Amino acid sequence: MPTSRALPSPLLLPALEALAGAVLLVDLQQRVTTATPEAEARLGPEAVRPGTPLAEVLSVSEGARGLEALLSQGRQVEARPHASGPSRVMRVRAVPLSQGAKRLGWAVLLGAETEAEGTKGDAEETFHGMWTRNPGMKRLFRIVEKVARTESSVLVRGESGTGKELVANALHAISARRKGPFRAINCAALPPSLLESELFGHVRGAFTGAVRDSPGHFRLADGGTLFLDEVAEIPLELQGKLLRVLETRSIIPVGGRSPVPVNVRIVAATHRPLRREVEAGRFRADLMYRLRVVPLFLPSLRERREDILPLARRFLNELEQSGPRHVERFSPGARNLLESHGWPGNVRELRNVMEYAYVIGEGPVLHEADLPPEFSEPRAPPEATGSARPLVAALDTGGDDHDPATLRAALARAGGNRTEAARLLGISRVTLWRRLRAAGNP
Ligand SMILES: Nc1ncnc2c1ncn2[C@@H]1O[C@H](COP(=O)(O)OP(=O)(O)OP(=O)(O)O)[C@@H](O)[C@H]1O
Repeated sequence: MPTSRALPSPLLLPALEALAGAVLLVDLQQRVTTATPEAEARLGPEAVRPGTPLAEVLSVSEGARGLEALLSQGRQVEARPHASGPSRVMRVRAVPLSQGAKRLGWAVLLGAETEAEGTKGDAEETFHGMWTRNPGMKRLFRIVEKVARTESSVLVRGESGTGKELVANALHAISARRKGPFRAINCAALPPSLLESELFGHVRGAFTGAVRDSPGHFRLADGGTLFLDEVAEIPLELQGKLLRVLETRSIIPVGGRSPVPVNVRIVAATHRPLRREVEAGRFRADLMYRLRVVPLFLPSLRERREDILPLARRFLNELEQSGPRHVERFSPGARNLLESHGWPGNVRELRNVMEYAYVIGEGPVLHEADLPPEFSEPRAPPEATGSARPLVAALDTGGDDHDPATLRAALARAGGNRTEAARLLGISRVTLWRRLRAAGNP
């Protein structure tokens, strides 16, 4: 005799799908218990595994209040599936499920996905190793393409870690000089006495330790491109020599007498506004005009927040190539922290943070607890100033911050290890060195 307590029929899920499409069944703890095949296909099998909190599957606008509106008030809300990134959005509504008077949970019905407002047309683009969705960055790529075909000198301005060296590389790779050498020198990383011979070379016996001739970067870059990073840090005296080299297209090695012709295209970069350096008497105006025929400005990561999560995902993908862990998605808390962070070290900092989180965390979800300690530190109130501000917040104002207390705090926390201090601050070792020097600690 047939019984009303028959085992669940294998037809139930297909029937649910036929009637309502993509559906998640959610229990009273707001955790997924079942998903129709269409919901699974759209959200990913990992995302709809039984027991996963609904808040980790869908990012509902207004967070907890949005979930409350969806489940308790029965309102239709807008949600972004974590699996498909922030650019997709869908209308979602929930039907309460009860047996008699007893509430069992909800059927969450997923509407069709559309492009989220503000992302239309913001297609992603990869340009010589630089990934972006930001319209300003894409405009910059188009300018780079045009300028690369000329011999004009280019000055790239941007905070540490925004990709200035990648831009210089792209300029070289597209230019007619691409078969020639590309050389990069960081003018902030060398003491002035060494910088001159690194740039222009020296002859044997020019100074103690000059046991043989050295060609210098200009000659090594002959026929190609020379990237002068942190050009604002070149001492005034050397600026005059550099200007002469650019004007005469020849160098005189340290200790040498006769000029040596060189054919080099210069791409310079700085994190400082050069004009301000000129006004302060620290940089020669004539050299600025010579270097800055085409100025390019790279926006900081916090000025292109739409790039944060996709770039983070890309860095995770790279780590997964050689690592044991597969990260399916970010928890809502981790997403919020990443999106609202100030990123003083820009894309380099993001790459380092992802590596840290990948190594520290476990399992398919990247949680907020996996992020480095500075992410769990309290944020400074807006009126806080000086040494009272926490490490990262103190640097959120941008690349020109030389607050010595912040630098000392980072060094103290890192036990004097400069590499670790730079990581804490989200800047490169060279940038830390430069800031320490500017703060009077060589
Ligand atoms: N748009 C981007 N897409 C992917 N990776 C990027 C992007 N921008 C920067 N990076 C990565 O970030 C790191 C820093 O880039 P890069 O060295 O070009 O920055 P920078 O501005 O020259 O830094 P610094 O001034 O400190 O020398 C590199 O690992 C680079 O590959």
